[in-house]
Amino acid sequence: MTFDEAGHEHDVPTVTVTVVHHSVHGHTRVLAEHLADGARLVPGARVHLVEIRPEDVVAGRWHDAGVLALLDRSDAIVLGCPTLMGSVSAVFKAFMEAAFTPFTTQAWKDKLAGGFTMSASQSGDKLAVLEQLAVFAAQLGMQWIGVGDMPGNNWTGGTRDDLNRLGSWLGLMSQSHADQGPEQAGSRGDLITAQRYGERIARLTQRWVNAVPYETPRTTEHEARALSASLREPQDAPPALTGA
Ligand SMILES: Cc1cc2nc3c(=O)[nH]c(=O)nc-3n(C[C@H](O)[C@H](O)[C@H](O)COP(=O)(O)O)c2cc1C
Repeated sequence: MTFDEAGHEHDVPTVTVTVVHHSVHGHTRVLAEHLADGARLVPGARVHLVEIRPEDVVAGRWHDAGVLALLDRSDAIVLGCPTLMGSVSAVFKAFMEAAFTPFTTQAWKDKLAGGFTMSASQSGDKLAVLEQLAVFAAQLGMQWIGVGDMPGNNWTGGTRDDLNRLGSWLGLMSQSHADQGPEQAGSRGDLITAQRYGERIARLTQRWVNAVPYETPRTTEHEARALSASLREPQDAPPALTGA
């Protein structure tokens, strides 16, 4: 239920967005939380944050019937894990292999999907992970949504706090310094990009599932640089997240 400016109640159709992720030391979890926060900005979005736990992997096989049931009834599934040895993490791969049942039944066909990864190096071969996640989604018959922000730190005035500072569109990339804990995960720009990506996925899910009108925002490179610069300035209020 939402309210218009006059205070009248309106029924808003709902969608279920589930962010499913694995994190060894907590950096990727921070990214997942920001993505979920962005999705929650969208009226009618029911957002779940699910962690794939190593203790649910036994003899190389992951199993959690409750998580699989939640994914079965989700309209969008966002997949994320750290980049380890240039690949998805072993625990997350065990989860992916447990999706063999929805593969054989096409139960997840035409759900929307997106993906994200965290690593220590600027590149670190993160693209390989996003490709693995996108291929996984394709095998499940899902429709993939990429990042909608222009590139950030690609010019002389850029900083690591810019939106989409690693210039990744297949999915969200973030980088954490190897000597810092999860409280320093990513950069300010990475976390805002995660929120905007989560919001974008939830809005496109509302459009896909319930035909809720959504005019995709478009920015020029010049406008994107100005937006990043404005987000850099110290401010008391959290930055505006609309216009994903
Ligand atoms: C076994 C191992 C392999 C790693 N492989 C990579 C890699 O291929 N590329 C990279 O940039 N960072 C690599 N890293 C660094 C992690 O991606 C980085 O610490 C990340 O923030 C971990 O996320 P988490 O805290 O969510 O587990 C590796 C770390 C470990 C422990």
